[in-house]
Amino acid sequence: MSDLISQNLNMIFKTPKGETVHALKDVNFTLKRGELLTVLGPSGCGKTTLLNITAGFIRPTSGNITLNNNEIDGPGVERGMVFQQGALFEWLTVAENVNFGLRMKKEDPIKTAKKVDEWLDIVGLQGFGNTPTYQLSGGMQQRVALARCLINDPDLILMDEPLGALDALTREKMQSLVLKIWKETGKTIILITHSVEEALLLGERLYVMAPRPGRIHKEYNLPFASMGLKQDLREIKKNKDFSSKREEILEMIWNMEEEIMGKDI
Ligand SMILES: Nc1ncnc2c1ncn2[C@@H]1O[C@H](COP(=O)(O)OP(=O)(O)OP(=O)(O)O)[C@@H](O)[C@H]1O
Repeated sequence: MSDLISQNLNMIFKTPKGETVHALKDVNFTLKRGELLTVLGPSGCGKTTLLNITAGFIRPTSGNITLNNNEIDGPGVERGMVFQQGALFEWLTVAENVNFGLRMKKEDPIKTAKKVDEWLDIVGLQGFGNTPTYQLSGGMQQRVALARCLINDPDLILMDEPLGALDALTREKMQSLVLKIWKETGKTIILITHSVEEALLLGERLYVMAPRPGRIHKEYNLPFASMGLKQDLREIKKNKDFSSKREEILEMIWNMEEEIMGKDI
């Protein structure tokens, strides 16, 4: 079984002032192999905490999370991360960034070079292998980050706002790339975003989380990611069902934020 299973996950932080923050309360879900889950919610609802526990960076206060029946108790090669930005080695070339994991594992250099070429091709960076990473645009850097993660063939890919720092047009292109990679690799993906449109477009499943305590508030099963494999994403945004879900979720998050603020905004 290659499912990711979260059972009664709770995370309680203590702040330096001695206050407790219930960042996650009784989070239960099963993600099947090959599913693409997007997670959305107002600031502080526990999205990054959930991802950090799944990555094995932090341990939950109670409950557990398993991947392929193995409890996650630390970082592991079967889980790959893609962050918003800044996680590349800027002084290395594109190829040196992408092959980093395989070099650490002392894989055969010829096979590794072939794999690097294949992945640069998939992410649209053919011919950029020798380019220093600092010379790349933000969108190109995120393509490198995707290739660097995928070349290690993880079972689960965790993405924390991977497209959040990009301009609108580049972001749209990268959304199509994420869908293409999902289709071509069949990987299980969890993607956190602050964008309602992005969560709807990319998630075949979508969790809207609520804060205080952080929890799964509502789950959607959506057709748009599958549609996006065949159709222009802009066309999908014109879909009536898409618009009504967008409005519904925007209002849901707006209401949560009003509640947090304790007043009209
Ligand atoms: N190490 C920590 N110590 C104390 N409190 C923490 C810690 N990490 C997170 N928190 C708190 O836990 C709650 C959830 O934080 P988290 O970063 O997971 O939310 P988020 O939904 O990812 O927010 P954002 O969208 O702003 O990134 C917040 O109230 C946050 O302040």
